[in-house]
Amino acid sequence: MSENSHQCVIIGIAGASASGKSLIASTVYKELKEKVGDHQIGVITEDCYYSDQSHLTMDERVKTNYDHPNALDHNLLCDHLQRLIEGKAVEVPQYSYSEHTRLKETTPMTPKKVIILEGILLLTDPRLREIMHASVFMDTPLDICLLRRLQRDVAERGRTMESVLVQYQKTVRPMFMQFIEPSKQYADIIVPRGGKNRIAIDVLKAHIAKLLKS
Ligand SMILES: Nc1ncnc2c1ncn2[C@@H]1O[C@H](COP(=O)(O)OP(=O)(O)O)[C@@H](O)[C@H]1O
Ligand SMILES: O=c1ccn([C@@H]2O[C@H](COP(=O)(O)O)[C@@H](O)[C@H]2O)c(=O)[nH]1
Repeated sequence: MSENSHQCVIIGIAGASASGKSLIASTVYKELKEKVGDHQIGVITEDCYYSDQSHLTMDERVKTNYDHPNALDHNLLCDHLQRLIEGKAVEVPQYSYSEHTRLKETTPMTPKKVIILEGILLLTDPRLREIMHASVFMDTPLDICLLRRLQRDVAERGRTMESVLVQYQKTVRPMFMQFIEPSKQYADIIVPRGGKNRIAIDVLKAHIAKLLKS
């Protein structure tokens, strides 16, 4: 845990794709904002920081390995977090999973007391680990993640079942084994089963409340 400033508490949630990171982040967000006020808490998704690929053709974009750390612009993410810590507003990029690139639009974010950061590769980057006050790893079994990803990506991310399965074998699973699973060692809290783990949600809420008081 970094002691740099408790004016802005940053909680990182990592884990496999479809392990429940977004679900647990949005649940903690919704429940905490009632206590601290919605202008005091925000969620940042690492996926918003996938690199811009507008200079590539669609064929080239489809071939990108989105599960390798190089696919993400962590420099921009670190810069934005530092600005938020310093009390400055930032423009969070918007990313299209169907176009595989950034949109022109951005989402303004004002400084917050609590930022919940969620993404697959957060714990692989020492700069991000240093900036976080606490970190969580969603330890959902990989077969369950695959089933949930298949359903979600076809329903919500403009994907075919075949493309999800091909990508899973080619990059998603191998990169999980190479980068994401080994980063579990850096987490403070390991959450089994997924984004509906009530005890984990309550532990996170209590920990954030304690950090806010210190
Ligand atoms: N414990 C759970 N039980 C049932 N469905 C879940 C659970 N956790 C997550 N899901 C569902 O699985 C899918 C993937 O979860 P999501 O939070 O988007 O994963 P991630 O952000 O890790 O990629 C979503 O449709 C979500 O609603
Ligand atoms: O253009 C893209 C960008 C990302 N992905 C996949 O998204 C997941 C990470 O997001 P989760 O919300 O954690 O599932 C990652 O596994 C990438 O493979 C993509 O398919 N296309």
